[in-house]
Amino acid sequence: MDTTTALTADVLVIGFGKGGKTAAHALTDAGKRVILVEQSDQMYGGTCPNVGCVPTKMLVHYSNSKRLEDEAQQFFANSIEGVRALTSAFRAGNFASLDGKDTATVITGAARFVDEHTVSIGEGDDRITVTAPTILINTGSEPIVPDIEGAGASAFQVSSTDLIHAERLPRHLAIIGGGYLGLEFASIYRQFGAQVTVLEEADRLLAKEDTDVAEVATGILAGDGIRIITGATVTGITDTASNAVITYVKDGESHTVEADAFLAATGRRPATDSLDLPAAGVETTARGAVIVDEHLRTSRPHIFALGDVNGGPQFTYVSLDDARIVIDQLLGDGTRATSDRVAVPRTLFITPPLATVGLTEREAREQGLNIRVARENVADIVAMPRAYTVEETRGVMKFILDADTDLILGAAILSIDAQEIINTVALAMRQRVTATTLKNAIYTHPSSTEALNEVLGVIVG
Ligand SMILES: Cc1cc2nc3c(=O)[nH]c(=O)nc-3n(C[C@H](O)[C@H](O)[C@H](O)COP(=O)(O)OP(=O)(O)OC[C@H]3O[C@@H](n4cnc5c(N)ncnc54)[C@H](O)[C@@H]3O)c2cc1C
Ligand SMILES: NC(=O)c1ccc[n+]([C@@H]2O[C@H](COP(=O)([O-])OP(=O)(O)OC[C@H]3O[C@@H](n4cnc5c(N)ncnc54)[C@H](O)[C@@H]3O)[C@@H](O)[C@H]2O)c1
Repeated sequence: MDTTTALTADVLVIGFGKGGKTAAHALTDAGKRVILVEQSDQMYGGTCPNVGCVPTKMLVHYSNSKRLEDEAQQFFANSIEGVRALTSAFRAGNFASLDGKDTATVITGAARFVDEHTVSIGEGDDRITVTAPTILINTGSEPIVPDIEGAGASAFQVSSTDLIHAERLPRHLAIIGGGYLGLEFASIYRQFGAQVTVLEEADRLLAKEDTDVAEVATGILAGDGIRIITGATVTGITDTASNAVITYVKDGESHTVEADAFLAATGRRPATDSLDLPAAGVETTARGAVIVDEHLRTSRPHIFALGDVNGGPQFTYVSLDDARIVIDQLLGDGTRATSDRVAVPRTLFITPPLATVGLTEREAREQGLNIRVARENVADIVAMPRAYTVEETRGVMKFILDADTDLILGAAILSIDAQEIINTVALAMRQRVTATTLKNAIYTHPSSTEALNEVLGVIVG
């Protein structure tokens, strides 16, 4: 006897990420019956509030509050407790706010496609199928596991999620990969008091940024005691009783680093393996990203893909903007598109943070643009006493300006509050506000934004 429970909905959402939940709320509010399927009861709300942005930024905050007299292990354990309390509150809130709606249901279990309108969740007597005319895929991304001999068998390998929930501060954390995730954990764990080594295969950190900006950021990280080894190819990992021995080659010579925890932070790839997309006829790239058009429709036009899973930039606010596009397709006039995006900023939450938007100086020169460069070290910005009032004067601000139009082409802000300042700069870029207007605007005092009053006039090239 078939005991499968067969459910139907107007819209099925697979994955409780930022894009999926935002669309689910809007669609239920518009009277649609929505079923959202999330594989884990520890992931209601998705990566960001559970194991991504929110807990890591809380760890940045805690680690920066550590005083010399605080005992490292106890301080770390208390911080992890604080993170757990916040993430579990956010998780519960995410579940209740959606599942509590009359026309929304959250099902916990991994979904896989049966055909282009139906997914299956669970096995045997617990099996549920959900059939819907419209389906949103929002399954996020998962870490790329580098093919390093011995890594998988090592007892000392940790994931970013392990580091967010760790019981014990490692003595020495080695991080393979110095990108967003690697550098944020390096900065956090160093501030908590662990020894930290970063092994990056590129010749320098932050290779996409201008050399002068990357050098200041690297100097700050190194000055905080993080050992940075660039141009390193990790060739193998073996365990002793108490450590992983990581072998790497640099400049043709073999070296080792010993650490009681190591994290592979070498990128994340779209999470599509478990979905059986061929059963629905949904096409993917070689990297497993769901192929979408600028309205986020897949090769099956009634199926959309939002967030990390579609291979776009891996940021929560991009997933949110994906939701706006899909909502516009399903409830609006259908004009909004990914091609509308201009000046999307990014922030790397090291201490102080590095926020960037638009072109670098190198990119602008490669494009043959007629540019002016404004640049000043944070410690020298007289108009920004806030840096001194909070005792964080490290960093640099750099702006790439169009010499013909006075528009801002790009910015790199390595400074206290950079994650806030960059949003004003990005808005100015989108709205075509000139550098002179931004320079002469009135800002509150003492704030970090008022640095714009000065730096935009410090033309260096
Ligand atoms: C440590 C870390 C720190 C980060 N920090 C930042 C930051 O500061 N700022 C920022 O903007 N971005 C940050 N990011 C990136 C950001 O978290 C992601 O870009 C964003 O969360 C992606 O959201 P999403 O909507 O694509 O899906 P996700 O939020 O990843 O949600 C996908 C959900 O789908 C579920 N799922 C997967 N497969 C199935 C299936 N078959 N059936 C049912 N459910 C399934 C997963 O369990 C998950 O809950 C960080 C990421 C990490 C890992
Ligand atoms: N603040 C934020 O917004 C934030 C924070 C964390 C993560 N994220 C998102 O998560 C994504 C994944 O982060 P990530 O840091 O894992 O990826 P990433 O692509 O940012 O960086 C990966 C780094 O690993 C290096 N690398 C790759 N293979 C290597 C190897 N075998 N040995 C040594 N180095 C190697 C690369 O050169 C690169 O510098 C990011 O792209 C970002 O979009 C965002």
